[in-house]
Amino acid sequence: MALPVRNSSILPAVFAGLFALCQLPLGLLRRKTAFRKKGLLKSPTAYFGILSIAVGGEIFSALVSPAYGLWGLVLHIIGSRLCVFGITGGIGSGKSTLGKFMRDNGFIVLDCDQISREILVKNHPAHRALVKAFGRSILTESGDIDREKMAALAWSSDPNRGDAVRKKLSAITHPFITNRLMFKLITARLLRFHRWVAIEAPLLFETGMHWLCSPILLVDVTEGTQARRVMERVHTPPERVERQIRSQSSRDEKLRRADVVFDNEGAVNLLYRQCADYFYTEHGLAFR
Ligand SMILES: CC(C)(COP(=O)(O)OP(=O)(O)OC[C@H]1O[C@@H](n2cnc3c(N)ncnc32)[C@H](O)[C@@H]1O)[C@@H](O)C(=O)NCCC(=O)NCCS
Ligand SMILES: Nc1ncnc2c1ncn2[C@@H]1O[C@H](COP(=O)(O)OP(=O)(O)OP(=O)(O)O)[C@@H](O)[C@H]1O
Repeated sequence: MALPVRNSSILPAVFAGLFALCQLPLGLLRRKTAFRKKGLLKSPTAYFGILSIAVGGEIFSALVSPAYGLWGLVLHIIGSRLCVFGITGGIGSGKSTLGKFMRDNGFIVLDCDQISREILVKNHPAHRALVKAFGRSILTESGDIDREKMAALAWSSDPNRGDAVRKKLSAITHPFITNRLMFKLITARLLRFHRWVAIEAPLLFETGMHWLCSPILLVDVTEGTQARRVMERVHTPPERVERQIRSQSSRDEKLRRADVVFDNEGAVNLLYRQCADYFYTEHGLAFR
């Protein structure tokens, strides 16, 4: 009886295909290492390590088949273009204020809070999923999500209940937010070829969106300032603001993970100045 013979010529083609596919995350990582100021990915060793793997893989793929080589190159460029600036900070820290300033200076800023509003419109699958999970009592008379009611549930005075609601809320909304964000990111970076694009997200680290961002800009204020500005903006009970702050990653953790920190304890103009100085010195971009 003849034994099955392994077709050895298929193996290089399989590896070349896999290397070509790996060029997408490698492109993203290479760009991340170029701007990181902190963490494992910040060192020149990391940059040249990733570059060597990418170039080695690319040469191998191209030698096996020029089509794989070309495909790998295209995926590498796509991956590197998906890496953009990240803006984060706790609730009320001043992200939207910074985002608006950057927008006024030519940036496309993809605001995750705004996206979270877009996916909760009537008849959107996220709207239907929330009604299924929490019942019709979270709706206004016209059938829209009552954001105030939803916020009261998510930051309820019973901490266990609040945690459970936020967990469910995040599990439902975050996949829709990520999909819509990716659509907008692809449009901005791959179809419109816009150079200056940023993702603005309060939960950048919690949702894993930080993988798409480099450098990560943190708008930093003390918890006291956060609470005061949120209460000044909309009338919110202090205990709820306190719970909202606690439900997000801590200030220390954000400071540890961000690449660039803008202190927003002072006047808005000082925040703008730090931002303009940073972009001028690090990226040669002059703000108005
Ligand atoms: C609970 C909702 C309906 C309250 O709406 P509301 O208009 O009152 O607040 P808004 O959406 O403007 O959010 C205000 C701030 O609350 C904080 N926040 C929002 N959702 C969360 C959450 N799941 N966990 C912790 N903080 C949150 C953020 O700092 C945000 O900037 C709304 O926040 C929501 O749908 N949240 C779930 C989606 C989400 O996680 N959004 C964050 C995008 S990454
Ligand atoms: N430097 C500052 N001085 C005084 N007020 C400020 C300053 N920066 C922002 N604010 C005010 O603080 C409030 C919160 O700012 P902003 O909406 O930009 O924060 P945010 O991080 O986007 O908040 P959220 O997470 O809730 O969306 C707003 O009313 C804003 O006008």
